[in-house]
Parts: sequence; C-alpha cells; structure tokens
Amino acid sequence: MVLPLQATTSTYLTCMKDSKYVLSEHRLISKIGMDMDYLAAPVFVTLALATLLLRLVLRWRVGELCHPRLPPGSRGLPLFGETLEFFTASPTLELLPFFKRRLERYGPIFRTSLVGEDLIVSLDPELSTRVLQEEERAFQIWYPPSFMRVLGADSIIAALGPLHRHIRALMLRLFGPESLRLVLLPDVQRSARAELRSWLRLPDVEVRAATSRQMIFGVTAKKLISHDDAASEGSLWKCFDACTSGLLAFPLCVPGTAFYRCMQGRRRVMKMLKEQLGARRNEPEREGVDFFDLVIHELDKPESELNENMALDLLFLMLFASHETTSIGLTVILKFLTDNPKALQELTEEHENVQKRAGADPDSDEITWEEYKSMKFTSHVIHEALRLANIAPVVFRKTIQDVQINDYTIPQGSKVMICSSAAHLNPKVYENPSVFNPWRWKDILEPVGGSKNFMAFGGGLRLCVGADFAKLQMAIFLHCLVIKYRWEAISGGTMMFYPGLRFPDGFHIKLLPKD
Ligand code: HEM
Repeated sequence: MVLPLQATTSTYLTCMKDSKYVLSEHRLISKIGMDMDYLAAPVFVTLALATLLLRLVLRWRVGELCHPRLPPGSRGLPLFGETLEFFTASPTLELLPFFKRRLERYGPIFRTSLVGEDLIVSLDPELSTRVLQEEERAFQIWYPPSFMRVLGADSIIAALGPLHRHIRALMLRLFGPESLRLVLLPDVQRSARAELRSWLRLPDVEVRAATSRQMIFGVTAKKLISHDDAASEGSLWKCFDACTSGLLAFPLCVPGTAFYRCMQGRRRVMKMLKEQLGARRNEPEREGVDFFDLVIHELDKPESELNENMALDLLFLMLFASHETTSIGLTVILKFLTDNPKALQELTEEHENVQKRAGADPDSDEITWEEYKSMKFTSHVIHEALRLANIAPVVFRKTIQDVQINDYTIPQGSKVMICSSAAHLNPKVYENPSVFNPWRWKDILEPVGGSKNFMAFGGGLRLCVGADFAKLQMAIFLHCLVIKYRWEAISGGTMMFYPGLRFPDGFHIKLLPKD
C-alpha cells in the first residue's frame, strides 16, 4: 500500500522542478504534503473499503478463514444462505438432494447457513450419536428462533438440568409404562375400533387426517385437557394442523404464508388453554381427572419449579406432538402395506394368531399387554416405516465447549443440525436403504431408545417422551384394522419431503369389511 504513494511523490517532485512556477523548498514540501494528503485519503478509503468488502464476502462464502479446522461448507447467498435449496421438495425416499450433494462435495460434516443461522450439519452417525448422548455436557438443546416462536419460549425444549428432568417425569406419569399398560392401552383400543367402524360408512377416507383427528388427537386432548374436539367440530385440531404445516416452513410471518397461519393457530390454542387454566384454578374444589389437573397440582406446590407459562407451553407441545407425528407414521405404513401385499399378509397372520390365541371377539375383547408385546412383525413394520419416513427429519443442538471430531474443531457456541435420515439410509447398515423391507429387522436389534443407526425418536436425555405411546397406537390400530377389514387405495399416496414428510394429495382409501 505504501509503494504507489512513494511513486506518486517522486513523479510530482520531478514535474514541479521543471515547472516555471518553482516554489521555495519549504513551500514545495508543504504543498506536496497537502496534495499528498488530498490524494492519499480517497485511495486509502477505497482500498480499505475494498479490503473490508473482500473480507466480508470471503467470510460469508467460506467462513472463518483463520480457523482452518472448521468443517468445510458454504454459507450460500447473503441473507438467504442455502435456505431455498434446503426447502426444495423431494419426491424420493432417498437422502434429500440438499444433503446428498453436500455429502458428495464435503463429506458427512459440513457448514451451511439456513434461515439466517450458521449451522454445522451432521450426516455422520458418530457425531450425531455424540450430540444426542453428550446432552448437557458438550452439547445443549437449541432450536431456531422460529421453532421457539411456535413451540413456546417456556417449552420443555428450552428447559435444562433438573427442571427438564422434572418436566419429563411429569409427562411420564401419563406416557410411562404403567399408564400405557393400565390406562392408555384400553383407551387406544376403544378409539381405534370406533374410528374404523365410522370409516365403513364413508366413500373416501383420507388416512392422515382421519387417524389424526379423533383417534389420536382426540384421545390425547381428552387425556390432557378433557377436551372433546368432536363436539367442537375439530376446531382445536384445525389450529394444530396449521401449526404443523408452518413449523418447517420458511418463517415469514405475513398474512398468506404457512408460518403466519401457524402463529395464528398457536395464538388461538394458547388463549383457550389460558382461559381453561384460569377457570380451573378458580374452582374451589376439583378432583384430578386429567393431565391438566396434575399440572395445576404441581403449580400449586409452594416449592414448585413450574410456572404458568411453562405449564401452558408444556400442554401446547404435548398436543402438538400428538397431532401429526403418529398419524403420518400410520399413513406411511398403510401406503407401504398397500404396495407390499406380502408384508400385509404376514402382518395379518400375526394378528390372526394373536386373536386365535386369545380366542377373543374382535369387536369387544381387549388385547392384553402381553399380546401387544408379542406383535413382533408389527413392530418391524413400524420401525421400517419410521426409518424411511423420518418424521422428525432434523434435530438441533449447540456446543457448550469446543468439540473435536475427526480432524475438525467445532467451536463452542456453534449450532448443530443432526439429520437422522443419513443414519437411516446408510447403505453400510441397511441394504437397499430406500426400499421398504420390514424383514430386515429380523436381523437387527430393535433399539429400546435411540441408537447410532436408528434415531427416529432422538436419543439420550431428550429421547421422545411419547415414543412408546406412538408405537402402541400404531400397533393397536393395525391390529383392529387387519383383523376385521381390508381396504382399497382410491387416490393420492405420493410422498414428498419438504424436508418433513407430507402427502400433498393425501392418501385416500375405501374401507371394506373382510369377506
Ligand atoms: C411417530 C411419532 C413421533 C416421533 C417420530 C417423534 C420424534 C421425536 C424426536 C426425534 C424427538 C427428539 C427431539 C430432540 O432431541 O430435540 C422427540 C421429542 C419429544 N417428543 Fe416425540 N415423536 C413422536 C411422537 C410423540 C408423541 C405422541 C408425543 C406426546 C404426546 C411426543 C412428545 C415429545 C416430547 C415432549 C419431546 C421432548 C422431549 C425432551 O425434550 O425431553 N412425541 N420426539
């Protein structure tokens, strides 16, 4: 930067000596000094600006150059990052093209920028497992601000340490093994039978909406807040339907967008829950009948760590989680079974055997816990469908210390996105990974919690609280379905990943009694 300035000065001096307007040496030097200042300022400013701009562009495109051991990657376009490509729909069961392209270019750990967040992405089963297992040691829960707006700032997602464990323990009073066996198993059977009976009258059943509305959401809403959504024409369900469509949409909150509808849905639900909480707390004497009463009892304890906002966000999340996850799982299973008669036949035989052993009346007799636990092939079908459907396609955390993985350093404070489909579609573990093959689970140990190769329900301290409930609902529904009915696919059934799984045209069937 100094050299051009020196050259300019000597040229200037030569010119000035030849000039007829020769100035005294002193005046000449001060004049040169003045003119040099005059020239140097813009040159310096231009160069400084150019350098700054170059640094900004380089930083944006390739990240901190001075940190050579960061994973490779790109931040894409200013402001947008690589968001548009991430949200591009994909119609195949294979790894999303967004991930596939980067896996080929950078390997399984890379950097990106999505919706204004710089992220380290893990498609690496080792790192993904570490992230889940080292919760609250090297990693800590973090979700993007748009998620937190939908799920609530006081949700369990934001809770840490003893408070998190306390809220989980509270939820497990409803979704733990004891309650599943004694309370939920009979409830789930009753609602599955009633739901299927009601389908017989309909010319066309859209599986996702139909299973979600009454059979799944209806049961949870009753257990949680004694809400009869059928009586209110599914108004609560509709609010959550809007929330679900907006959670993984681009978080632009202006009228007409999915995210805006999602936030409107949340506002309506929270208003309703708040009113109900106020009314219940004002009742002088109330016998505990649902989970809300349990939460209020907890709030009223003098040493309670819960406050009203946490309680409301907790109820919101549980209703939200039960609204779509299990019904999408069931829709995927029915679609796979429709396309795989051999799998349907083996599943049907398993349930007929359960029925024969019990010598029971399919219309009324209850399936016992032991019978439920004996449904091995059903469990394989469920695991295989969850592996391919990737209902929770990504999970987020942040590092709370520098983390060393392979040759990279992930600095403290980095946000990490785990993509479970990379583990679920790993050809080294699952042969022909994008093919529905429930028999493969005969040779693979089904994980009790999460595992390196199966993380549909997450893992570690944050393993899905509703996992066993969701699996129970799916198995019991399948039992009630294949014992008494058959079905014909009418239309739809195309799966799209956005990156969350959707059926854009639904999956429509006609339910028929078995011959
Ligand atoms: C097929 C159905 C379901 C799938 C695939 C699923 C998936 C997941 C996943 C991957 C996580 C971990 C998130 C993370 O680590 O950040 C999670 C957490 C959670 N799930 Fe589920 N879920 C399902 C059903 C349910 C149901 C029915 C409920 C409750 C009604 C539920 C309640 C929760 C809660 C409360 C958490 C947070 C746990 C915590 O932070 O400790 N889920 N779920």
